[in-house]
Amino acid sequence: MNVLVIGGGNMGMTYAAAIATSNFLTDGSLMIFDKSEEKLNELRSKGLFDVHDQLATCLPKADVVLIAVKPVHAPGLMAEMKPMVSDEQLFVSIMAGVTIKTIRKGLGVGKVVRAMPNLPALVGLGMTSFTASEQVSRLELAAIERLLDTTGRSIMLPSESKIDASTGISGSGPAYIFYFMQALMDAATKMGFLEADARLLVSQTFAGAVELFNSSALSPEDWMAKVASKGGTTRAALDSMDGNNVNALIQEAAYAAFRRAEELGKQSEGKEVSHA
Ligand SMILES: NC(=O)C1=CN([C@@H]2O[C@H](COP(=O)(O)OP(=O)(O)OC[C@H]3O[C@@H](n4cnc5c(N)ncnc54)[C@H](OP(=O)(O)O)[C@@H]3O)[C@@H](O)[C@H]2O)C=CC1
Ligand SMILES: O=C(O)[C@@H]1CCC=N1
Repeated sequence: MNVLVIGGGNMGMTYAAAIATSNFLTDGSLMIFDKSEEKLNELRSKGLFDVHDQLATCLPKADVVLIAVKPVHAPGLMAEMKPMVSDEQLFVSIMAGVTIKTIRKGLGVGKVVRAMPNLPALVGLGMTSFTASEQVSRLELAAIERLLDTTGRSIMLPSESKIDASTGISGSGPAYIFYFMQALMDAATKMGFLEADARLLVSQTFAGAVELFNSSALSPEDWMAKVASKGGTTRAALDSMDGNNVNALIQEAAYAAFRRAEELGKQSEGKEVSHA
C-alpha cells in the first residue's frame, strides 16, 4: 500500500513520522507532499519518507491519501487534486469541520474517512475519532484504524454528528486540560512558588491522577471521594467548585466547541449558519 500525506505541518508530520516508525507499512511507500520550501527541507532532513514538492509525482501513485492541511486551504488543494485522483483511492481527512460531503464533492470521489485527532498524537498518546462514507469497505476501515492507531488510540463513530461531538471532548479537550493546568499554576505562583516548582507540582499531579484513573474502572467521582476527607481541604475545594458551577461551565465549554464544529461543517458545505 502506498500512503501519501498532504501537508507536513504539526499533524501531517506527526502522522508521517508515526507511520514511518511503526510496522504499518509492510510494503509500498510513504510519501509526503508540502508546498513550502522550508517545510520540504525539514521533511527531507528526517530521512524517514519520500518527500514530494509536486502533486503530480505522488498523488496518482497513492492508495491512501491523508489530508492534513488547514481547513482554509482545503478548497484550493481539492481543486488542484481533482484531475489527478481516482475512485479507487481512499482519502482520509483530519481537517476540522470539513465534511465528507464537501470532500466527496471537492474531489469527485467516493471513499472518504473523516477523522478528528488531537494534539497528544505528537507524543504517541493521541485520541482519534473517525467515521467513513459507505463506499469504504470493512477491510479498508480496519487498515485505516491501524494507520490512525500509529499515533495513539482511535474510536470509530457512526456519524459525522458524533465526530463534531467528539471534537468538543477529545479534539479540543487537551486545551481544556491546559486551561486547568494554567489556573493551578497561577494559584501556585500566587502562593509564592517559583514557576519551575509550580510546573512540577501541577504536571506531576495531573500525570499521577491520570495514571490512577487508568489503573481501575473507578469513576472520577469515586476517586474524588478517595482524595477528600470529611471536613478536610479537598472537600473545601470541591465545595468551592460546586458552588461556582464549575462542572456545568466545563460542559458548556465542550458544547461550545461541539456547536462550532457543526457550524464549520455547514460553512464547508456552503450553508448559512444561524446564530439564533
Ligand atoms: N492542531 C490540532 O490540535 C488539531 C488539528 N487538526 C487539523 O489538522 C489539520 C492540520 O493542522 P496543523 O498540522 O496544525 O496545521 P499546519 O499549518 O501546521 O500544517 C499544514 C501544512 O500544510 C501546508 N499546506 C497548506 N496548503 C497546502 C497545499 N495546498 N498543499 C500542500 N501543503 C499545504 C502548510 O504549509 P504553509 O505553512 O506554507 O501554509 C503546512 O505546512 C487542520 O486541518 C486542523 O483542523 C485536527 C485536530 C487537532
Ligand atoms: O481548534 C480547532 O479548530 C482544532 C480542532 C480540534 C483541535 N483543534
